[in-house]
Amino acid sequence: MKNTKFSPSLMTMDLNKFSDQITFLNNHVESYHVDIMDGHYVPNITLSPWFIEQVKKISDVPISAHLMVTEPSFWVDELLKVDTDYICIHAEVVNGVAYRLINKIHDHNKKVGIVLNPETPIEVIKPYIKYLDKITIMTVDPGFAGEKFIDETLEKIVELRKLRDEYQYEYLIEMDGSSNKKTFSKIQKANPDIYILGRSGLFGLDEDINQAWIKMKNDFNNALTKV
Ligand SMILES: O=C(CO)[C@@H](O)[C@H](O)[C@H](O)COP(=O)(O)O
Ligand SMILES: [Co+2]
Repeated sequence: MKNTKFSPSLMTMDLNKFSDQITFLNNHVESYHVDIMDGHYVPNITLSPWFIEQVKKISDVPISAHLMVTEPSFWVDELLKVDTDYICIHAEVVNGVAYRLINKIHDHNKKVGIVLNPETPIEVIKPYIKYLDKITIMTVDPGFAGEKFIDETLEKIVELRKLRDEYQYEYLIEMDGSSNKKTFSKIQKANPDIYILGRSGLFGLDEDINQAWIKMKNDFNNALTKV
């Protein structure tokens, strides 16, 4: 059975093994995480709508785009052109276009996500929270792999779960940043629905993706016993 809990962050995959890794993961996960940066919102530049097209040639797994850009309206249009399943925009850049973008994405029968930086409180998204399909809590500063895990962000995951129970919201709760052997146990206590797995939690564990997946599962299950 495929796993809904883990979503590999493809910016940390081995591009020399692109089809190998995607073909393997197609049978194990129910979503891929694709980081798209513009070099302005964060200093880095990584993947693109074109990359999503390449993945879709060999995969039916839903793709979630994590937009780290200053002009989300432009990028939403580009992502709709390549049939992106979840389009996730940072709360910090959506002020003034939030409702327009949420409606546009839903009109195209795609799902909307909002991403919160470590220092952004949940209050900011409350005006439109009921329309969201997913909320992603950044557990590191955005822009790079290999960043330091920020413990304080976990409280927001707990709060989102409470809000969802209280108001019957339907959004999924996702965490993004440095989920691995060292952090699994504390993340499990906060209990997000989806863990983004990058280099430290998956791709960096072994040259062979099959072995890396087994190691990740072991690390995750060992952390469970510590809860
Ligand atoms: O959005 C980002 C980074 O801004 C993430 O999706 C990273 O790609 C992922 O969190 C890396 O994880 P690590 O390799 O650091 O574990
Ligand atoms: Co990301």
